Amino acid sequence: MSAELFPRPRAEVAPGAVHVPGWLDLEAQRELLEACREWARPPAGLRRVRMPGGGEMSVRSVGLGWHWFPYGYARTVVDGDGEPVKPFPPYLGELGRAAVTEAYGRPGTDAFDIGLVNFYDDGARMGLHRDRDEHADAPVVSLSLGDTCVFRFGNTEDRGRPWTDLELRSGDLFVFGGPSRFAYHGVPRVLPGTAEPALGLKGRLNVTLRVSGLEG
Ligand SMILES: O=C(O)CCC(=O)C(=O)O
Ligand SMILES: [Fe+2]
Repeated sequence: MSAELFPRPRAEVAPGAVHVPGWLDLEAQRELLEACREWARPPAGLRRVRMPGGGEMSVRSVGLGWHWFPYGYARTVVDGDGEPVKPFPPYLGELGRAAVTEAYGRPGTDAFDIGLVNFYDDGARMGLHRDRDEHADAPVVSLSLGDTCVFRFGNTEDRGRPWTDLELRSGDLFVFGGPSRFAYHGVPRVLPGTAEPALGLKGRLNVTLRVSGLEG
């Protein structure tokens, strides 16, 4: 963990939306990064998502447990190689519950069953959107690795203000649930070359853990 001149305080940026800087130590970041590298491999590996309008997302993604595509979830990579999605590892469920406990100060009990890994290279970004393809209102747990990004957390009404811009750095935790579960959010930019060299990642990875509310 890089020594900060000023420690970054935790913050509740909106009701139920909590930023916990530096939650994962370097060892835990390395473990998650190693796992991401395995998950990124084919079959059902990292891919660029095509949007219904014909455009492509600039991030590359891989799902665990359920495969996300615009706009829904499936057990196979219906918009890619057609292979079964990789299983959701129990370790991520434990991590998600520990994250909820950390963020909200109450025992996390959510049965996480989706992992969505996004990889951002230097120019990648993610427009403001809501995570609303899940059929459950459990909190979303977000973990960041590698380069710092600007993360924009908005409101539940529309893509306009009010919003809060904050930096998500390697090891940071962000949880959004309760009244903020369906708030707009996005990543306007990544700050290239800001990753802790000791981690050994060029670019940024984000892992979100979610509850699908889906059967089968
Ligand atoms: O990369 C991030 O920090 C956010 C990712 C995100 O919003 C998503 O995967 O839905
Ligand atoms: Fe999202």
